[in-house]
Formats: sequence, C-alpha cells, structure tokens
Amino acid sequence: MLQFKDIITPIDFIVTEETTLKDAITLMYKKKWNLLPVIDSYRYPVGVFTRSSLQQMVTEEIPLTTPIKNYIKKQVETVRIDTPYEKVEEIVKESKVGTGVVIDEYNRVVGILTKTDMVMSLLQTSQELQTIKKLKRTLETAIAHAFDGIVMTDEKKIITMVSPPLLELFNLPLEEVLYKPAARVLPQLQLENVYESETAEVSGFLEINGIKYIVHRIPILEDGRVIGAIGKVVFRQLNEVSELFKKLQKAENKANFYHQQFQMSETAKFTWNHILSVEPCMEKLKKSGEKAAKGRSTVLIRGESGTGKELFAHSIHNSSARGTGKFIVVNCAAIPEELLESEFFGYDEGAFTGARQKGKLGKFDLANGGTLFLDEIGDMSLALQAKLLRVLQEREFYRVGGTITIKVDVRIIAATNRNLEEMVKDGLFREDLYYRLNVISLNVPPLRDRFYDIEHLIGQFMIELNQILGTSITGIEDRARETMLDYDWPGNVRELRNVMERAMTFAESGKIKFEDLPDYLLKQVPIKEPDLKVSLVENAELEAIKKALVQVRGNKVKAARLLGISRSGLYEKIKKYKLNEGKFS
Ligand SMILES: Nc1ncnc2c1ncn2[C@@H]1O[C@H](COP(=O)(O)OP(=O)(O)OP(=O)(O)O)[C@@H](O)[C@H]1O
Repeated sequence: MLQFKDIITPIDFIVTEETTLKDAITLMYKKKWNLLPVIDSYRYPVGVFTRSSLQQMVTEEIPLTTPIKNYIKKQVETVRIDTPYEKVEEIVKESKVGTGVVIDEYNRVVGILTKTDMVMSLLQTSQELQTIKKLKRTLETAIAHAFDGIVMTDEKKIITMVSPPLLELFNLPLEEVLYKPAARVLPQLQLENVYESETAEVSGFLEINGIKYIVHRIPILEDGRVIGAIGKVVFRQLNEVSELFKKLQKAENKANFYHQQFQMSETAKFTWNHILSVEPCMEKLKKSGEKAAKGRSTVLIRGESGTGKELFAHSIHNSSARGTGKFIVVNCAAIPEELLESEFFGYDEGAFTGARQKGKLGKFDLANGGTLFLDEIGDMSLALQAKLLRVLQEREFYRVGGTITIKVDVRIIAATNRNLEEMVKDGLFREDLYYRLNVISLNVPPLRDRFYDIEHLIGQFMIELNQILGTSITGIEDRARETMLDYDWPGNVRELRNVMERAMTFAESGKIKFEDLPDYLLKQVPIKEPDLKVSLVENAELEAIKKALVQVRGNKVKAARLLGISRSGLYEKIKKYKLNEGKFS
C-alpha cells in the first residue's frame, strides 16, 4: 500500500531568513522548484520563498547579496507526514497552491509536496493496478480452467473466487456462492479450520452424490497473519489417476454385487424406497401396493417390460406379514417347458429313473410360509396353468410322480407385460386362472407417461452409477436432457438405466453431453419449436394449452399429443406460464 512519505520530495538543504537572493535563485534553478520552505533554527516553518517573491526582488533591483527575509510569504500551507494517503489526495485536489510544505510530528519541515509528486504517484498506482488486474485475470483464467475445484476466501472468510468444476460438483449457481460466507455455502469444505490452525491440511475422503473427493485447505499468510484461504477440491483425478484402480474398483463392485445376489437369492431385496418416483400416479400405486401387502390375496402386477414390476413384488413381500419368509422368484418364460412342472412342484426320490435319484424340492416347497413371485405368468403353458390353479384353490399339490398331497402356505404375486384379456379371448390363458390371479391388480404405467419420473430417475441413477462405475459425472447438458425427456422409452426404467450407464462411461467432461447418448436415441431428437415472443401469440398458446389439459384431464402426455408438440415442449410451457396442473386433473 502506497504511503504519503514515499511520494514527498525530501529537503536536503536549509533556507533561512538570512539566505541571500543569490542562493535562493541558485537553489530554485537547480531544484526546479517553484517554492523554497524557509525555516528557523529549530527547522520550524517560518514562511515560503516563492517565484513571485523572487520576481518582486528582481523587479525592485534588489542586490543579489540581500537576505530574502523581507520577501518571504508568511502563510505556509503545511501537510503532516503521517496524513493518510487518501486524505493527501483530497488535500492536493482542493488546494489552490501548487506546492505544500511537509512537516513531521514535531512540526519540523521535512520536505515538500508538489502536484507533480501527486500525479507521479497516481501514475505509479495505476500502473501497479494494471499489473494487479492482469494478474487477477491470469489467476481467474487459471482457476476457470483448473481441472479441480478451487475456492478462495478473504480474511473475513468470504468467498472471493470459485472455479466452475467446484460449482458443478456441489451443483450450486455462481451467484449463490460468490461473496458469501464459506462456512454457510460450502460448510463441507471446512475452510475455516486453517484460519485457526494457520497450517495447510488435507481432508480424508468425503462424498457427494456418489462422487468421492478430498479437500486441500491452504491458509494465505501475510506478516504471520491469515488473510485468506484456498480450498482445492480434488475429485476427478481420484478416479482417473489410475486405470488400474478403477478396474479394481469395478471388479470389487461386481464381486460385491454377485455376492449380495447370491446371499439374497431367496430373500426380497427391495422395499418401497427402492421404487424411485415423483409422479403422483406412482405414489398412489405404491400406497395401493402397501395396502395389498397387508392382506393374503394374490396380486397381479401389470406393466410393460422394465417398468419395475419385480420391484413392486419385492416390496409387497417385504412389507407383508410374511416379510421374514422366503421370496422365491420363478421366471415362467425362462424355464424350459419340460422342466417347469418339476421346478414348481419338485419330485420325490425315485420318481425318475437314471442319474437324478435323490429327489428335489419345488418352488412351492421352498416358498412355504413366504411368497412365490411368478414373473411372465403369461408365458406359462395351459397344462401348467391348470396345475397352478389347483394349488391356488386347494393350497396343496402333488410332487411330480408323487401320490401324496403336500399342503403349503404360499402367497402368489404374478406379473406380466402381456395382454391377458386378449390371451383369454384367444384361448391361450385360462379364464378361471385369470380371475384367480386378478384379485388385486396393480398397473405400473410406462415411463413415457411418467414425465417427471424421467428427470428424477436421471438424477438418482447418476448418483448411484457414479459410485458403481467410479465416475464423477455431475450433471447433464440441456440438449441431452431434453432428448431423454422426449424419448419414448420402450424398455422403460431398465432402458433408461442402461442409457445412463453407457453415457456416463462415455462422458469425457463432468457432464453428460448429447453426443454421449446412443445413436438410436439421438435420431429421435425433437424438432424444437420456435420461441414465441409475441404476447398475442402467447395468449393464444396459453389458451390452447389450457383447453388441451382440460380435455385430457391434466394428462400431459395426451395433452402434448393433442397439441402436436413434444412432451418437453409442453413441460417447458407449463413452467413458463406457471400453470397449476392440479387444476386440470
Ligand atoms: N421406479 C424405479 N426406481 C428405481 N429403479 C427402477 C424403477 N423401476 C424399475 N427400476 C429398475 O429397472 C430395472 C427393471 O425393473 P424390473 O425388473 O422390476 O422391471 P419389470 O417390470 O419386472 O421388467 P420385466 O417385465 O422385463 O421383467 C431394474 O434394474 C429395476 O431396479
């Protein structure tokens, strides 16, 4: 910081009342000063000898050897040496005289201050400022392009700079972070630690949205005092530094997964909390499922492939009274026809001749006291349908080749993506079994009809997959997001999860880009509607949207179809016009 004493012109000569006109002229000429401060024997100021004093003496043809005492101006404009710089700037600006006499704290003359001194100092300051500005720009550019997240705070622990990757990691907009207290907006970094410890430190592993990171906290010291701190958040490298580490992590995750699968193959893994959703229709369905779980009735879960039917079956079992019992899954489509019967009912020792003599328990035996989940029930043969119906009615069965009846207490949950009614009509599914199964029916809607779920699932899968894949994906770019929102998702949630896994593996930056999505999805890119800016047009548009929503009772998918616009287009407009959707349903 510039000080007043640095800019004054010090005095290295003495001019008193006895100084002669000749010496005064010589000094003024040599120093190129307009004014000479005149002092007494204590160096106190007694006046100033100015150019006009000089001019007067010359005009009056005063001899050169005459002392200047009678021509001195007694009025002296003085400035104290310890005046703050900004104050001096003010004084100089307002003063009518060109030069001031500078005195020390004992009133002794120590120098003069000319307007030139002031201008020169300002010039110097501005040059320094330019250099600082340049430095600041360089620093900002470096921070903006830093791979890691960087944040800087000042002596009051206020954030003065923050890098985009850090904002991305914590999903915070710049305006909510810059010039805000670090402890409030980024408490997890604990930057305040170094203000007390005054030493740099590195945190242990922290985690956000499945992304592991560590924080370097570095104090900025000046004259032994902490005047700020720098936080460096390392997250990308953690997973990328070593491919080997990543591979190992993946292998470990897979091993864990299979181990869990192995351990849990006869228990239901999922509960209602695993069914991620924000759509009211899904919440309602989950509530119905919870109610159904309390009873004993057979539950039939309908819905397209990948909509989460199995998740519902798990959750029903888990929240039922038999939740601690076994949960046995049979995929009716996956078992060869000739094995289905023995898979279901087992066989007694000696039932078959040949190698397998020992006998085998069937799924009904295994599920006794628990739940049997019959997936893809629509794929079961008519012969087996008859046998299943018997178990459902009598609660007993015969082993293959057996003659004694075995009593069981099994709850059946069945699922299918096929149109059972059509199958009944075509004679492919027994009507009596259909009614027996269809006591409580839950219809899981396809993902394309659960618009808000798509967005929700993107976010949730991102968190989960970051952990599984060891990636650090922090978001999804608008164009990619819109493409996903407009896609039809024939494979539903399963497909969405696969697309996310693929995109996150391919994404090179911290965000999923349009190009990271699979080609077949990109081909579905919606044609963007032009932005309608004219208010008249907007009014008409708003009216049309309202009408459409009323007509289809708030069903946004149908409304978008009716209006001939994309779903994300409608979604945006609902947001834009702040429409209360609840009003239409
Ligand atoms: N709401 C959801 N939240 C989280 N994950 C879901 C959800 N719905 C489905 N999934 C996931 O999608 C995948 C498919 O789900 P699930 O197997 O339950 O579907 P399904 O309807 O039984 O499919 P299929 O008819 O093909 O057997 C699973 O990995 C499941 O965990």
